[in-house]
Amino acid sequence: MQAIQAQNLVKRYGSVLAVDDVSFSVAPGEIFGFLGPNGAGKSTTQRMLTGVIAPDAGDIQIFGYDLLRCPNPAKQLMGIVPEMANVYVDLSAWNNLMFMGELYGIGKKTRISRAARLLEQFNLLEKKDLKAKGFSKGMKQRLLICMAMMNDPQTLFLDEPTSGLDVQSTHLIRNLLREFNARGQTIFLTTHNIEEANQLCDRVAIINRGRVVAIDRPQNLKLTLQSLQSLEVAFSSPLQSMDILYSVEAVNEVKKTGDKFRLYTNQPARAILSVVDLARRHNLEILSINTLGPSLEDVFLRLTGGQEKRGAHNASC
Ligand SMILES: Nc1ncnc2c1ncn2[C@@H]1O[C@H](COP(=O)(O)OP(=O)(O)OP(=O)(O)O)[C@@H](O)[C@H]1O
Repeated sequence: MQAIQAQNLVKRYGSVLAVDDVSFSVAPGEIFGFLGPNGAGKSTTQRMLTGVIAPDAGDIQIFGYDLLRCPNPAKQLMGIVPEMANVYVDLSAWNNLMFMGELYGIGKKTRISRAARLLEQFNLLEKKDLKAKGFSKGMKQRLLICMAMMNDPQTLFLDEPTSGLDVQSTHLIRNLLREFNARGQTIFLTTHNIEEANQLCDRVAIINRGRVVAIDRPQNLKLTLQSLQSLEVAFSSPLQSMDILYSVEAVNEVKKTGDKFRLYTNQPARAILSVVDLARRHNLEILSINTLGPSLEDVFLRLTGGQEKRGAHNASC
């Protein structure tokens, strides 16, 4: 049985086809990422999966329960952190959690012990009696996740969980999601942050303009793009012109990345020899040279049609 099974989901807003025939499944215990650019349909999909809005067509099963026809048992298995949610700012962190616990019908003893454990894990225990009004964005987001965890859900849905947060909160949230997952919890998260998907997810669906364009493990997605292997080269002094790099053999694209250059090639060994030769001819000292596989960002840009936007240069070799 799958934790989440989405079949042929469709959602329109007037003339906008926000989600266009989306199907995928998430196995129990997986961290599944839904990755896409702004407006791709990520939040709309999450809102359908969590029963907030109904799809125009399609089916959703959560651990075998039909969400559309029989929502309650499916919803009881979920913890939800929506994109635009807020905590109750006039309540303390503790009372936010007590309130959620009561909504879920959790007994007092369990409510208290669970709230104390969650606040400690999310580094909020010391602030438990302060009103959430004074909390930073990162603290509010951590409290929101605690609230979503109060019913000890089998599947946690998070919409852009670390978007716009400080480094510490981001780090803490990602680590705790890994910990929850290690204890068997399934996690569905939408993100436009490629590095987040790469670091956290067992599998990723890439969504673009309402359609899923790829689903696989991040590593497999990278392997599909062997033509995006590259060399990263740093020279000890700045180049007078990047143009000389276009003469490197077997290179089909050159990009400047900070103080380094990235030369895309499907023949890295040949390109390395050619770079060394070029450095000798132009009296340049190579500080470092590394071969890199395609990044998830490369795959994402290729699949979502974003590659042209990078200002890529075609070498004439
Ligand atoms: N309530 C709504 N009414 C009308 N159009 C909507 C509504 N919600 C979303 N849309 C449109 O549906 C499309 C998908 O939006 P959605 O919010 O699902 O994308 P997203 O991938 O989550 O983007 P973001 O990361 O910017 O939140 C967009 O074109 C958006 O403008």
